Amino acid sequence: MDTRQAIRQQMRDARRALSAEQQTQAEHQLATQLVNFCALKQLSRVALYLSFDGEIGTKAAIQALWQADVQVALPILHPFSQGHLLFIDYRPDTPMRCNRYGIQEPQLDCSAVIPLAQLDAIFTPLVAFDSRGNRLGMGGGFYDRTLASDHAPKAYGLAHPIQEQRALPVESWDQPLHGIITSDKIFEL
Ligand SMILES: Nc1nc2c(c(=O)[nH]1)N(C=O)[C@@H](CNc1ccc(C(=O)N[C@@H](CCC(=O)O)C(=O)O)cc1)CN2
Ligand SMILES: Nc1ncnc2c1ncn2[C@@H]1O[C@H](COP(=O)(O)OP(=O)(O)OP(=O)(O)O)[C@@H](O)[C@H]1O
Repeated sequence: MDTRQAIRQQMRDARRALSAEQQTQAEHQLATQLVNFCALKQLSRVALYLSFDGEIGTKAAIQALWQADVQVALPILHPFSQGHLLFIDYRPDTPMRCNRYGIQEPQLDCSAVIPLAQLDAIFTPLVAFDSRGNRLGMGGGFYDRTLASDHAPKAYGLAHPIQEQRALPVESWDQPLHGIITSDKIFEL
């Protein structure tokens, strides 16, 4: 198993091992962090994602951002451009479906697609991060392809503090983050 794969395995196991209580607390702390961050940076339209596999919970943050009048978009797996994401405007009544990985995503509605250039920031999931803004994801390259676009806004990773690694191995295609937001800290780069 290569180093990246080994780190993925270790970090996915560690975040899945957090208790329900720890997960709930982290989710609420993250919501406060994100609302404050969006207010400070004057972000009015941001991409988030629905968590799975022990990822820090985003539901409380989405509710809190809606309350604060921040528009939220969610990624869906692109219907024909393999390995790419599309971002869809997400509202309380948006019809959802389960994608190939078992993650909830909005049903494709072309009129609700938000072009990258219209997003003020993208908050990304991640498996591991380091203090330089390097990000290791699930291995699909979805966010690397998205963030490689000239139209991509700044990207901030969301994570549990335990997902920090001292120094991640970096590949040529990896897109560094502009910051990482955890339940107890904001790293800005
Ligand atoms: N919540 C969330 N949504 C997201 C991502 C994410 O990391 N988190 N993604 C970030 O890119 C995209 C989905 N990428 C994913 C890539 C691999 C696997 C996964 O479970 N891989 C299995 C193998 C499954 C298979 O091949 O069928 C595995 O590694 O065990 C899941 C999601 C888009 N949406
Ligand atoms: N901009 C790109 N164009 C084409 N292929 C890419 C690009 N970025 C990444 N890839 C490919 O995607 C594959 C997976 O990359 P990597 O392991 O870094 O994904 P990841 O960051 O862990 O996953 P994700 O972004 O989905 O969470 C690699 O084989 C890489 O070659």
